Amino acid sequence: MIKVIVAGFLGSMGQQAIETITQQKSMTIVAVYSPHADQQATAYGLDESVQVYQQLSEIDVPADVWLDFTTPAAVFENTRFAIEHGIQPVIGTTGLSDAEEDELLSLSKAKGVAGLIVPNFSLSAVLLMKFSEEAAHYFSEVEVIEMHHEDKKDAPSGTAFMTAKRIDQVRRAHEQGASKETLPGARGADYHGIRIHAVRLPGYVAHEQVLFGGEGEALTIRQDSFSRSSFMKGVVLAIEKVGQLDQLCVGLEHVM
Ligand SMILES: NC(=O)C1=CN([C@@H]2O[C@H](COP(=O)(O)OP(=O)(O)OC[C@H]3O[C@@H](n4cnc5c(N)ncnc54)[C@H](OP(=O)(O)O)[C@@H]3O)[C@@H](O)[C@H]2O)C=CC1
Ligand SMILES: O=C(O)C1=N[C@H](C(=O)O)C[C@H](O)C1
Repeated sequence: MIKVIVAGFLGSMGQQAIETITQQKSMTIVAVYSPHADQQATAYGLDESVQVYQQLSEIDVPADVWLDFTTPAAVFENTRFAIEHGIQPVIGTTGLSDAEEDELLSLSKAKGVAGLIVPNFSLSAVLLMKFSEEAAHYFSEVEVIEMHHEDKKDAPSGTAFMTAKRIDQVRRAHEQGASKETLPGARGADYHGIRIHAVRLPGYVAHEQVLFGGEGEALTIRQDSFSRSSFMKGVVLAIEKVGQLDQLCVGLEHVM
């Protein structure tokens, strides 16, 4: 039985993850963590055996996996805590910088604790990134547009950032659309020349389009998460398979 701690359990993803994990035979929730959790487990609909923590430093329950759906401000400290305590992190929270990811990778190697950082648990997003990387071998001119709900705390999305990184690793370096911006920011964020545009609107959940342009043609790759349930199969897979990894990896494809 895989023992799981859920950090950020009162949030939208945390709640969905609790419901999903509770239905699995292979895993059990041993503790939950949120700075604003001030009640007993049963008040949150959890089994009375589940430990509820309000402070990171107080968490001392033995566990195998740390599932994190918190905030960009908290994710680095949480992941470091998990690794230092020998708990394998499965990180859904976005907003880690490259430097922070590198530091966590070094720490995971030093401690011999593997884990998984997953910018997007949905199958459609994993495939969008794979197909975009493939297309970038042939199309070097590309822009990324991501669309999310208005409560999202980071921009661009972790998925859009990872998409751009994967495209950048294979595409021919290209100077692209060097326009004078009459309104600053009009051309979006710039990742090694790849423009990323972040849309925040009510009604949206999580969506991404990758637009490739060529001589007289275009290729658009798009994925849509219409519901947070789209992430749950990936969450279960990551918790079940993270134990088979030998280091901290980025991307669900490492366990697919
Ligand atoms: N990888 C993926 O596939 C997906 C990733 N995400 C990412 O997951 C993260 C959470 O998303 P979502 O659930 O929508 O966000 P929410 O804002 O709904 O939930 C975040 C929760 O984390 C809590 N929290 C804040 N600080 C801490 C802390 N230090 N330790 C533990 N918990 C904390 C918040 O509490 P309070 O509100 O009381 O401050 C809140 O309950 C985001 O980064 C989002 O981008 C989302 C969807 C899919
Ligand atoms: O905040 C969200 O909602 C999501 N965050 C992740 C991201 O930043 O890519 C995954 C998905 O897009 C939903």
